[in-house]
Amino acid sequence: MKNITVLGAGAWGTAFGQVLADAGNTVTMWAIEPEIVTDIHEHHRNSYRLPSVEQLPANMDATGDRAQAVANAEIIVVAIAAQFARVALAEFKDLIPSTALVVSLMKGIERATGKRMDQVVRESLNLPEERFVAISGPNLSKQVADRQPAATVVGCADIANARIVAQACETKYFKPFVTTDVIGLEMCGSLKNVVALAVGMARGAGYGENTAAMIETRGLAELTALGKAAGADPKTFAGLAGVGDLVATCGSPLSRNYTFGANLGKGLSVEEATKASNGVAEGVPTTDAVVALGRQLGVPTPLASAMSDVLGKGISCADMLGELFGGDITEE
Ligand SMILES: NC(=O)C1=CN([C@@H]2O[C@H](COP(=O)(O)OP(=O)(O)OC[C@H]3O[C@@H](n4cnc5c(N)ncnc54)[C@H](OP(=O)(O)O)[C@@H]3O)[C@@H](O)[C@H]2O)C=CC1
Ligand SMILES: O=C(CO)COP(=O)(O)O
Repeated sequence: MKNITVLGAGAWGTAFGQVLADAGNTVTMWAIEPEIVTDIHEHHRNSYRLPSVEQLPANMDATGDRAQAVANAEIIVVAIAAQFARVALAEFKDLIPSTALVVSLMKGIERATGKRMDQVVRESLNLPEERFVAISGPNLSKQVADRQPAATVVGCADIANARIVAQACETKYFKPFVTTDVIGLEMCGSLKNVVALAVGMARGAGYGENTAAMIETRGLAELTALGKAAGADPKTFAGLAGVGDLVATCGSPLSRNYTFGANLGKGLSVEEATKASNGVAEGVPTTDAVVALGRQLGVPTPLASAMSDVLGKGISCADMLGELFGGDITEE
């Protein structure tokens, strides 16, 4: 049993904190919002970000003090909106214990730099490769918080450290697998959000299963090609973090990315969909980063490019799908 600190008490940070507490660890949540800290510390609730849970476990507490949050942590989990990870982690750089493993739950690419979260976290904390761990899989936070059976993938360049983190988050309802393919996990988690935006948009516009399946399958091909070019193991894309997370995210109104897309499909503007969003839709800032990464790696990204035109130029769902079709007949 370990001392584990979670930075960021959003929906997934809190739900994963509960998993860690259920696994028997002592869990400290750190949040930037004082009212969230008070809610967890005094009422064992996070009514702001995870209202469906009435009572968080007793071995889960919260603090707003950065030094106190991480002083005794053996594992530090980062669950902050991806675009803010670098600025938030800078404050922890000189505070984290030199032996602690640092785990990222984030699924996004930094728009300003085109960097994956493994790169952002390691740069921000000056962290060696073997102490960075990524977790990614089909893990809609509300369902995990309801303790419905789910599985995930824990990745680290040092498989022994992946196993340590996997052991720390294994419960009767939460099953972790391990891998060394950190890049694959990062690419799957980030890119499936862009696909979920497109599927949500098509569903919101009233299209059915054939259209959704087309976008998901072509999206999987796109994220596999880009991931391979970035150095990922192609097998990862067929696993829980790839196909698994695409199925969960593209099929559920619980997904913020799917819902954001659905609202666009129903005719809301990007601003209106942003206002209506219940938490961060990482696919929105990640879309342009994927297009840029595709250019840099020489990999075509028709789906991300079409979604970029939706978000930046306001093209319609029909035009977005038209861009996906392209003009030429090609091999699948
Ligand atoms: N929800 C889910 O089902 C899943 C989410 N993920 C990923 O996990 C990550 C977090 O998601 P989730 O918890 O659901 O998102 P939420 O939108 O619920 O929460 C985002 C978190 O980021 C914090 N944050 C934002 N800006 C800053 C900042 N400048 N400094 C410190 N903290 C900041 C927020 O703090 P505050 O509350 O104070 O604003 C909040 O804790 C995302 O990358 C997401 O893709 C992965 C798997 C499942
Ligand atoms: O990553 C997720 C499920 O695995 C959650 O997706 P959203 O961020 O779209 O809610």
